[in-house]
Amino acid sequence: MSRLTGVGVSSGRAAGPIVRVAEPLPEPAATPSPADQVAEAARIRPAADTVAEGLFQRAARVGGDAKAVLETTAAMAMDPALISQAEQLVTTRSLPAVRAVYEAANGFADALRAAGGYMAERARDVHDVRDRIIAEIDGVTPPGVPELSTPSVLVARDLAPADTADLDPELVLALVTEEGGPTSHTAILARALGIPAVVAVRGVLAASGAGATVDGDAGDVELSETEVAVRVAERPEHADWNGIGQTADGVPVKVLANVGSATDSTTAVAVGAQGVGLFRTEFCYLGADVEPDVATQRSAYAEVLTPFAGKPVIVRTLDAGADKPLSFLDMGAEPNPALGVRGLRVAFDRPDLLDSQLEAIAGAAQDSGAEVSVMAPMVATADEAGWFAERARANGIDRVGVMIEVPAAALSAAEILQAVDFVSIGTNDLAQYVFAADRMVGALAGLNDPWQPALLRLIAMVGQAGRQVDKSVGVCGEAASDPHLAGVLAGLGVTSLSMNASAVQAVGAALAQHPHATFRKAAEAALEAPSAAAARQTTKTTLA
Ligand SMILES: C=C(OP(=O)(O)O)C(=O)O
Ligand SMILES: [Mg+2]
Repeated sequence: MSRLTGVGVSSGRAAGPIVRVAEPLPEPAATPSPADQVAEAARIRPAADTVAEGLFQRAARVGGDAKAVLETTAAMAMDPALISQAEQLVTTRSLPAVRAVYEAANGFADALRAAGGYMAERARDVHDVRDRIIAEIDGVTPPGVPELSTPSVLVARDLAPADTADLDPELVLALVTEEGGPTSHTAILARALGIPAVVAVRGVLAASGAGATVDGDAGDVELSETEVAVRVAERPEHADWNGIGQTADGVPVKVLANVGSATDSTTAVAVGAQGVGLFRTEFCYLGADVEPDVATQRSAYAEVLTPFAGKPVIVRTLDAGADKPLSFLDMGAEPNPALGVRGLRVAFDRPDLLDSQLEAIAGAAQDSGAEVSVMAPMVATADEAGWFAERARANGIDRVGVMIEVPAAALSAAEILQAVDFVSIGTNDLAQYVFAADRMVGALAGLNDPWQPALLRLIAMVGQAGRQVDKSVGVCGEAASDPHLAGVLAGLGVTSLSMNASAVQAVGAALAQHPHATFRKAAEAALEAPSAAAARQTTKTTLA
């Protein structure tokens, strides 16, 4: 028996035999050059079509978010830009088809990674599509979750959205991954499906074991050399959510979605999100060699806003700079990109960039009929918040807020709320800066755990500042997507929660289960907990 520890990201305790998810394929060689380049290039499109077809077939068997995730991955496999770039690599550089797909997909993934934050996490999806197409060309088993016939604990390096989307909670007892963090797709979907999960378990791939006992609250994984009897986690019965974000005694807590594209918006509307708490506008600038003009931005934003006509949408202005470089904006190299000129700081040097974006957002608000507010990322002081609010209002946007994702901003929430109409806490970055722990480094996932009491204490300060002036305090980091933590956040004074669409129903239902006073009690206990695991555990007991 051996015991490993990681970060518990989805609650519950389960046990059973281990099934290991196949590792990614090895890097394909750049040789030998094909004898017939045209014939070699012609192998790519049918393979991509077959992969897409398989994903569409899986999508047809499921509903809701799983369907959307599988359809999005299928669309990525058929992306004409990806395919034609791979075909060109065969004809211009005489690469074997598998190598060409590998290089073309990596180029796309690198662009996403350079965009940083949320976009960087999507690079994983491109690698998934890449490996599926390569496996199809080579006629080998694609990496990913094998077909399960008996209840099992899945052990993987990490899981792609297409792997997790149609996991059957009856057959998957628990998930354990060597990599990934609390904001990874695995974590979000595991919570939505009610499957216990522990991520960032270093050494689990190398460790031997036939069975495992997984504790998704404590983050413990016990490996056993012999078979382990199947134990299914108790799943809380989620009443169907009625679409109104409120506690059992009617205290409103809006349940909103995070979106980055028109597809995200359509999915979010389908699951009943009451609006958008975070629209990441970075996508509009990705890979652009020149700044997109106001008309281009306006129509791109309007597409994302239109599904939410008549509903509240918070549009976040460009969160770029430093580790998210824009090719038309040379900010120079920085020794500490995460602490550099990023988010709103870019606009201090280039206010014209912000003004154009605000003008486009105001136009898109008119075109779409959505009730649009704007907010700025990476704000550190009340002066900065005031500067942004003035510019937004001058551009015709009346409701203005800022993100609280820098510890200084949390400590100055009362002053910041004098300057703006609302704040929204970005727990992904706030955790990174509070713990001085890069959010992209798997080894530090334990510090970036949103249940860390030190992070909760900062959120409580912001909640209290909001209550004092009766202004709204949202959370739009991934913390909001955890149904148990959602109740704690409400108890800390948070008035809206914004999350990945896959979590909307579970969070809405969880809020409706208890009166606000119970969430306050849970929040008080979590604030005093000595560790993230203890905060999770005490909340589970209070909200049982
Ligand atoms: C919501 C957040 O913004 P992003 O993940 O885009 O940095 C956050 O930091 O919590
Ligand atoms: Mg952020």
